[in-house]
Amino acid sequence: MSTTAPERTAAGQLPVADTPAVRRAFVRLLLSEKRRAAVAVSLHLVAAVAAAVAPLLLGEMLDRLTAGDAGAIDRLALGLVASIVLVVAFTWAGTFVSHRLGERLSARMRVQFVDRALKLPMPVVEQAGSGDLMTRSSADVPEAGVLFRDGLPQITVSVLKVVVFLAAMFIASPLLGLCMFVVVPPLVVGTRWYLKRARNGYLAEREAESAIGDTIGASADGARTTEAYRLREARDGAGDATVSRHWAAARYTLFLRSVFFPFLDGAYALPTAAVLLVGGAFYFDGTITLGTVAAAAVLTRQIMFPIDHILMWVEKVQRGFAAMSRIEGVAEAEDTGDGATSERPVDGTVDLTDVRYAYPTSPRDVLHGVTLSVPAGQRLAVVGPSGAGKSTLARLISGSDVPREGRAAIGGVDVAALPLDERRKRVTLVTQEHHVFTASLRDNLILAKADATDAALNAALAAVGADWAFDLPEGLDTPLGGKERELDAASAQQIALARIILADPDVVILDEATAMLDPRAARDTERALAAVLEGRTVIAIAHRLHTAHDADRIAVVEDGRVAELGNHDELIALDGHYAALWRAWHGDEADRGPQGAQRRRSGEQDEFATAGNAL
Ligand SMILES: Nc1ncnc2c1ncn2[C@@H]1O[C@H](COP(=O)(O)OP(=O)(O)OP(=O)(O)O)[C@@H](O)[C@H]1O
Repeated sequence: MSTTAPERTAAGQLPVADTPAVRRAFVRLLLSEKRRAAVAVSLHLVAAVAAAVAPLLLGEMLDRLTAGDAGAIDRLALGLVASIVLVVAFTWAGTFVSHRLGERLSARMRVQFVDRALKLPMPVVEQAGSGDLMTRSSADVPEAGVLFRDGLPQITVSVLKVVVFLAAMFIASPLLGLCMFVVVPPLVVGTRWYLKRARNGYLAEREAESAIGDTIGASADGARTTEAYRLREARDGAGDATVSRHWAAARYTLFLRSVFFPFLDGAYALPTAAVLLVGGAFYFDGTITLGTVAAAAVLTRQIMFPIDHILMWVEKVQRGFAAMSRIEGVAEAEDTGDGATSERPVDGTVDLTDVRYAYPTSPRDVLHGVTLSVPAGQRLAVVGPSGAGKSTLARLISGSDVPREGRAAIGGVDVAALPLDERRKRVTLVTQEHHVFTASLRDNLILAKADATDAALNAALAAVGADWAFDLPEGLDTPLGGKERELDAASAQQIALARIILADPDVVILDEATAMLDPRAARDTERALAAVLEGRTVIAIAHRLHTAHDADRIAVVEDGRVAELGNHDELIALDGHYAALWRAWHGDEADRGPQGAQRRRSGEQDEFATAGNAL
């Protein structure tokens, strides 16, 4: 069996917080509930004292009996019963309070995690892969939750019991109290051996789990591509490699446990043996009474349970802290707004100045010095062949990414320097990927504006032509998503567009946002949107010619540069790429004869994409 810890962090994953940072986070969380924590500790302390008194009373009874003093037995027996009642009552109350405390801390941690995950910059999530974030939320958050819900109360109780029982042993007999310490050297050695290896071992196990999630997710998402290019063996190989990594990591932690726990069982027998041996010798010597030896022996057994509990939790605490390192790691990648500018955009003017950009995964620039100014309220259509850099441009304008060189500004302020909330308020990027959450229509809409009234929600739906929404059986409260009411792509897109209206940004970037709609629906939605978007700056990445035709200006992007810029008529007069494209499209339409002409008259248009790719 391997005894080498697997690699701790995989490249490209979200950060993992170091031990001091995790400790600080843990203390911060605890301090947020300090009053409840104090009540829980006090209740458990009383229970532990009452539990330690019982063996002392038992020893006393034994000594009185051997001395023939039967008169005191009744009083001692009453005391014994009282201590047992106190133990039961205070343990119950302490457990109740500490579990409630644990639940509250666990809930607080979950809320904090979701909050931070939502503040992760998009490039960070993309680079890390969604599997990593998913594993952190679905495996690490519950793992750390166990630490707060069960670990913290049980460890606190156990530590209190060890301290109180040890004190009781010293009260009974300092000499026998010292016997307890024979357990310390083997425990220290064993625990140090384990702890030194466990953190990295469990971190590696978690990371391997994330990698499995990523690989399987990628294989499932790309199933068609896998079939089409006969990549099945390669994908199987990638899956096998991540499973093997996980297997090695899990085997390593199993090895650690299979050495540590049997070792502990052996160590526990030592103090009882020492107490009986030393106590027996001094009893025959006459220096220690039989009752004292009996009380010390009972306390030695009693003290082993909480020690065992603590050590049992060492493993889970390791797991919990490893999970917390990954949860806290998200905070390190979060967009905290530190260093954000206090300047605010004066209007919705978009300015790109000599912007160059390369994706982190490739050294090659995909934008080569783009300079473009879009006055507030103007509508710019961006057209160009696939891979020209249109979506990259959109990401830079939205502040999701920062130019490698040059500047992307809104209303005179660097957009990426704006605090996240402000940026989200000012600029909205709508892509063709729309998510409908399994929740009511209302919940799906108020994501964009938490305090929107029903009238505002209905107005937004009407503006994007989502008439189907008014026929829903429970109106805005109708549950969407899931199997019962799965929305088609067009309706999902309308919800996304209605969210823009509610969010009310200065700048809207439509990245092929109406691509999923059939041509007539797209045109209807875009017409409706045009009215709603009036007054805002709109950057529409277009693959349908009518979108470009209707815009105030058109930028033709080619190979990461703005090749042409002007309105429809100017670009036709320029007789460049756009004009060629327009002619190709017209010719295409004419070639279709009366049917094509009829379709154009009725407002239906052909996809831009095919012609666009020819640019
Ligand atoms: N996440 C990424 N990592 C690395 N390279 C990328 C990434 N996204 C895009 N690229 C590359 O950047 C270049 C510009 O891509 P971009 O998506 O901006 O083009 P586009 O004009 O929007 O294309 P399309 O119309 O097909 O969406 C392409 O060469 C593409 O391969």
